[in-house]
Parts: sequence; structure tokens; C-alpha cells
Amino acid sequence: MTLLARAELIHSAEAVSAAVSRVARDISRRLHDRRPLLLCVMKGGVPFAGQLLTQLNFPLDFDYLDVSRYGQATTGGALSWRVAPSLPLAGRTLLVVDDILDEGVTMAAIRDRLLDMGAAACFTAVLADKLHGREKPLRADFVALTVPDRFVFGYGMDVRGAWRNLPAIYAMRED
Ligand SMILES: O=P(O)(O)OC[C@H]1O[C@H](OP(=O)(O)OP(=O)(O)O)[C@H](O)[C@@H]1O
Ligand SMILES: Nc1nc2[nH]cnc2c(=O)[nH]1
Repeated sequence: MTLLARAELIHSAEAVSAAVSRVARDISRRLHDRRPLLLCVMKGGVPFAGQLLTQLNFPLDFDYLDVSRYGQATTGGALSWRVAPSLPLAGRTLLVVDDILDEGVTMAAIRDRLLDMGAAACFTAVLADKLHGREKPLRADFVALTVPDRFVFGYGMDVRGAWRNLPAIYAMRED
């Protein structure tokens, strides 16, 4: 059986879409008058950032950064910065958009680096917050969905490099 056929559906495409729209409304309420710079975290943040962008009805700027600490593995390693944002950050309000807050190591390192680069404020938005019960170094300001403490994929999140293109969220079976 293929990996997808054996996976368990965690959030349907409809549930993901509704949650993204709710977060877009929350972000609009909070940041509409701050001309934020939205930073997409490559690669997993692409679908979430893309859908959010079409639903944020106020002026903003857009850029990206690329960091990784999982590669094709299911457990995290050392964080590697591949690309830093190219637009100036000094004095800006940032909104960093990523697919998942798991241990929180990636997002905390991104926030610390962006504030070091001179950003005035750094808000964070994640599609999925993983519920593993351990302390995280930061809480995201905007969370679309929670996911169980399992390796999940779809809607930006890969499994062994594949299936970022799924419109729903799945979990690997434990066996
Ligand atoms: O909260 P953490 O435990 O730090 O994990 C979250 C990070 O892990 C994934 O990135 P990954 O390293 O797989 O890079 P990718 O998005 O390019 O796949 C995901 O996109 C987050 O950035
Ligand atoms: N695809 C994927 N990437 C992650 N990065 C951290 N946790 C996860 C996860 O559960 N799935």
C-alpha cells in the first residue's frame, strides 16, 4: 500500500480551508494598520502563506526566508539558515508564516534572528500547533489548527520530501 493510502486523515481540506480563513480574519483585525512585512518560511509555509495572502485585505509587503532542521527526517536536528530575508527589517512589524510549530526551535530561532536584525515586532502564524505536552520556547500569535503528537504531512508539510501538495493534513500510522 502507498504511504498516503496507509495514512490517517487528521484535518480535511474543508477544515483546513475554514481554519485558514479564520486566522486571516484574526490577522486582519490585529495587523491591518501596521503595514506588516509577511515572511514565508520555505518550504513548508508556502501553501498557508499563499492562501493567507489572498485573504488579507490590507496593505502589506512580502518576502521569504529559508531555514531547515528536519530535511527528510522525522526528527529535528541542527538548524540550518539557507536564505535570510532580503528586504530591510529595521523598524518593521513582521509576520512570520510557517506550516508547523512542533518543538518550536525553528520559529524561536527565526524570531530571535529577525529581532537581532532590527525588526520592531515579530508576530508568528502557524498552520498547525503540535500538542505534545512539552514546554515550547514560544507560542505562536496565530494558530489555525492543532495536531496530535505524530508526524503529520500535507498542506506544505512533507513526508520524506513528498506530499506537500495535499490540501488536507494526514498523520503517518505508528506501525
Ligand atoms: O518546531 P520545530 O520542531 O523546530 O519544527 C518546525 C519546522 O520543521 C519544518 O521545517 P523543516 O526543517 O522540515 O523544513 P522544510 O519546511 O523546508 O521542510 C517546519 O516547516 C517548521 O519550519
Ligand atoms: N512534515 C512535518 N514536518 C515537521 N516538522 C516538525 N514536525 C513536523 C511534522 O510533524 N511533520
